[in-house]
Amino acid sequence: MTATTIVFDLDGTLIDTAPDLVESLNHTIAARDLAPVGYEDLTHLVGQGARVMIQRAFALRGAPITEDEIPALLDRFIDHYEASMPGKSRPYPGLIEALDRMRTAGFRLAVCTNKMERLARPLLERLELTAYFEAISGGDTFAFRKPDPEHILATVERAGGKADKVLMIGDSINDILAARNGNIPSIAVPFGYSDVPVEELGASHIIGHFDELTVELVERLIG
Ligand SMILES: O=C(O)COP(=O)(O)O
Ligand SMILES: [Mg+2]
Repeated sequence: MTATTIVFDLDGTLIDTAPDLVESLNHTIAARDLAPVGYEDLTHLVGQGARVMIQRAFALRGAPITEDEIPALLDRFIDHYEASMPGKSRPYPGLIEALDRMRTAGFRLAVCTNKMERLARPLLERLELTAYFEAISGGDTFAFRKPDPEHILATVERAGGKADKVLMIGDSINDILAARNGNIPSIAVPFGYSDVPVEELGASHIIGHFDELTVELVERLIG
C-alpha cells in the first residue's frame, strides 16, 4: 500500500443521509413545537454536526434557544437518529465500485466528517462500509474540525498516510476550505448538500458521479 490517502467527507459525499437527518431533526424540534424543516433547508443547516444543525433550525424558525437547553435536544436527536439508522440513507451511485478501485490501486482510504464519531461509525458499519477505511474521524474526535485543515491531516496520520500525499473529496465549503487551507488537492461532488454551486467552492476538480473517480485522476491531482 502506498502512503497516498484519499479522505472522504461523509454526509452528502459517501452517503445520501438527507432524508434521515431531516426526519430526526424534525422529531427533535417538534419537542418545542417548531414547524418541520424540508430537504431544501438542509443545505443551510447541515455541515457542523448535529448540535449546530439544531441551533440553526431554531434560528430558521425564529425561535430562541439557550445553551443549557441544547443537551436535551441533542440527546433527543441522537436517540432518534441512532435508532433509525441506516434508515433511508444509502451510498451514492458508483461509490462501492470506486472504493474497490481505489483499494485495488493501493490507496489508503479514510473518512473525515463533522458528524459525531459515535453516529458516523455505526452508520458506516450498518452500510457495510467500515472495512474500506483505515481511519474514521468525526467532528468531535479532535479539538478541531473542518474547515480546519488539521482535521484532515490528523485523520491522515491515523490512517498511516503521508501529509503531502492527500486528496480530499467532499460536497461542501467546509471540506474544500479545509483542503485549500492545508494546500491539499480536492474534488467536489455536486450531489450533496452545498448551499452554493460547487463550482464556486474552489476545488481542484469536480466529478458528477463516482464513475469519474479513476486512479489516473487521483494520481494527476496528487501529483
Ligand atoms: O453532519 C454534518 O453536519 C456534516 O457532516 P459531513 O462533514 O460528513 O458533511
Ligand atoms: Mg458533507
